[in-house]
Amino acid sequence: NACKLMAKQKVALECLSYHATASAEDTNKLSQDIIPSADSYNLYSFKFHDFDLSDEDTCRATLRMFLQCNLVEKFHIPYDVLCRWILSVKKNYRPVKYHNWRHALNVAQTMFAMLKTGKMERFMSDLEILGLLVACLCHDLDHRGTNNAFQTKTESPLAILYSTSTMEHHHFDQCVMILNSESNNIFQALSPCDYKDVMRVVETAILSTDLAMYFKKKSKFLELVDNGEFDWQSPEKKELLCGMMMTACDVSAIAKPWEVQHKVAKLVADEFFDQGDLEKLQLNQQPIAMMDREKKDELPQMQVGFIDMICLPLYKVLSDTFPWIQPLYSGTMENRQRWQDLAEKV
Ligand SMILES: CCCOc1ccc(S(=O)(=O)N2CCN(C)CC2)cc1-c1nc(CC)cc(=O)[nH]1
Ligand SMILES: [Zn+2]
Repeated sequence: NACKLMAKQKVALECLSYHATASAEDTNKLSQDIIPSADSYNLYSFKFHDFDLSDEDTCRATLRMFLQCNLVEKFHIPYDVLCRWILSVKKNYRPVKYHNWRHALNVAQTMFAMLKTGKMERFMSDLEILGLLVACLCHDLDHRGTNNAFQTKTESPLAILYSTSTMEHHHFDQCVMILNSESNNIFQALSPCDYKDVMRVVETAILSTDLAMYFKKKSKFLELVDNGEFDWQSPEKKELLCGMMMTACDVSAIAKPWEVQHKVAKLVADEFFDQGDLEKLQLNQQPIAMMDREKKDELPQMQVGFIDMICLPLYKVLSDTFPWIQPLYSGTMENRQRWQDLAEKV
């Protein structure tokens, strides 16, 4: 009957989450580790990259960010639960070329740098800081290297579950699955009210990483800035600001030193081209230029378009209000020149 079916599904889900979470061995190892300083990982810098970090280093760097924000003390997060949760999050990223664990770490580090070096933490409550870091680390969980349009075109189960912001809803689902797994709930000590509030921050932050939603958000945000709004404390203004910060972190590879941006852009392109190949072979469809490896010569020009259409307007409006994140704007301008030079060469 329905009851038994529900019970079976619940058991199946628990079994699934058991296999998707960190092992006791890995958890114990990480919880015994010495955690190097934030400076030794260059965590305060907008020029941070993960190329020289081992997988163990990425977990220690993540722990260091939580410790630096005093989140373990403030929210009584048991240290072994935090270690297990970080390892479970890392385990639930697939080894795709770009939307993998390393991307999530880089996005979280940019959020950390915006809060600390960018001095934005003064506008955020401790709960929002906790929610934003967690959202960054979880925002692309279980990404398959294909975008929302591809889910719809292939009528994937995810697109049947969620017709809009398909992948972003799935990323949030995965985040909830991990938190609901045995001894992985870093929010376990929060009051019911704080739990509800932090989950709301995490959900809106993850859903706001759908670039299709960005354009809507940007015009609303510009309106507020033009009206000289500076009290970011009203709930809907705060949600809007958190959404803009999430996009700023999500695309922040565009602002990194040229050597880093160039390497990361290749990872992005390779993942896009893999989807284009799937669309040609599996769907017998012509992919959009961005995903067509036959049009890789157009890549520099596309990057200039990406910078002009999405990145610069975003970093401009944010750095007008929060001047200490200006390095994201100037880093992007420098890369614009590099991509422009390459576009003119072809
Ligand atoms: C590097 C390979 C080419 O990469 C791009 C090509 C075109 C555009 S686009 O702004 O014109 N636009 C975006 C919205 N789509 C729906 C339509 C196309 C963006 C990128 C790009 N995206 C990211 C975010 C994943 C990172 C990055 O570095 N570059
Ligand atoms: Zn992302």
